[in-house]
Amino acid sequence: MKLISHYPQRELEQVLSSTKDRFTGSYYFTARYSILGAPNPVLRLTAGDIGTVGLPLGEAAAKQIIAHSKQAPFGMGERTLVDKDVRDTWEMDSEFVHFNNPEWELFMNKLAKDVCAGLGVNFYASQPRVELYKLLLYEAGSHFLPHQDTEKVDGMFATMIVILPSAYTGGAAHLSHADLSTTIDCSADSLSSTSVMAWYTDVTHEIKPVTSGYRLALSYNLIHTTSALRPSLPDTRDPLPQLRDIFLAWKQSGYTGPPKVVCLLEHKYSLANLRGSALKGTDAHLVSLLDVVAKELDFCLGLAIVECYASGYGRGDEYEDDYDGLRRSVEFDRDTIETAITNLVDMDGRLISDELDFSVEDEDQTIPSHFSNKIQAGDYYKQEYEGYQGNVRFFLLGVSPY
Ligand SMILES: O=C(O)CCC(=O)C(=O)O
Ligand SMILES: [Fe+2]
Repeated sequence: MKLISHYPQRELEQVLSSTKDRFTGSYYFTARYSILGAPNPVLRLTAGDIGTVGLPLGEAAAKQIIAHSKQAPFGMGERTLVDKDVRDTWEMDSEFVHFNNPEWELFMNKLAKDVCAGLGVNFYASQPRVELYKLLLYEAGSHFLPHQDTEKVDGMFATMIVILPSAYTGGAAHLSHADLSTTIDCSADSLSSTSVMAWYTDVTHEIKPVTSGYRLALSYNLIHTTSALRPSLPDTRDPLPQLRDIFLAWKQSGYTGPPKVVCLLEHKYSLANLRGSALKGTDAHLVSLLDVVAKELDFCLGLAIVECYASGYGRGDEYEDDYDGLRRSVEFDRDTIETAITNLVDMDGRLISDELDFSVEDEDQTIPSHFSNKIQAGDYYKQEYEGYQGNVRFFLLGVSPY
């Protein structure tokens, strides 16, 4: 049992948000293109006297590439090692690798979009850069034992491998993540097709030995470039034991830290719907998990309303609204902002207390920590223009050991 902090709300926040993320992607992606479906990159290698490499790759060109490549190393902690038992592959640095067909870059960008869709990454939020890392060549016997890719560049979240047309057998990729595993074998029709594989950096993968021919691969890093959260695989562990640990540690510490944690729900509920059985979607899921742990460990779990009053002078034009008739676009010079938590009920909707002692500034007690910003940026549920007053209404879940 890990003994935690006096501040359970951050750990709770993590577990709740990873449970909430409805992950629509997979830990890997793969696709195959026929000779007509993918452009010829018009590969030109400036190592030695290689020059333009015709595709599909022939034996003579493969031997020439090997002659100007080095044994690929692998990362072990901070070190980079060469050990042919672990990795027996030829590699060439990206500075020697050029694509003389401009279509190739467009194709890579399109692939990055497809990869992101497959991995459940929001391409537009993340705007990944597709950066060539190495050219790899596998001959008979070449392989790479199970490993995870080191993040070579800040923001790197996935590896994308493009296998260029060349005949080979063997060389399948075995991937595993948590208790999931899969095999990607691109060797069939490899002479006339271009194949793509991608995975999140923390996916374990192995390249089985190539048994004949040459496997020519380009390895790309996908790098997150914006200030949005870096894409990552969700925590696939069962949240219940994690929640149990957090609450148990909170209890065993003698309830040091905050007397309660309040957490904003996703949906809005009316006062009449303020009970466990009326919750929707992820709210229902999270609360049902919390309810199990709260009952086991004697915590009080409640639902309440949080109201935020922003008052000041309203500005802006009036406009007709389909539902409420005349409205004004909302713009406040906010002079006063007050937040209150009212109508605390239990999961059956029975009133526990009319009002809860709460300060929105107390970040030890709130999930998310920027609770007040979130509330203030919320939709205006009701606007009262006569008094130049806006009323924002949200609902929350309170977790309290008392
Ligand atoms: O050749 C491949 O498909 C993958 C190579 C690899 O795992 C790596 O370069 O880290
Ligand atoms: Fe790798």
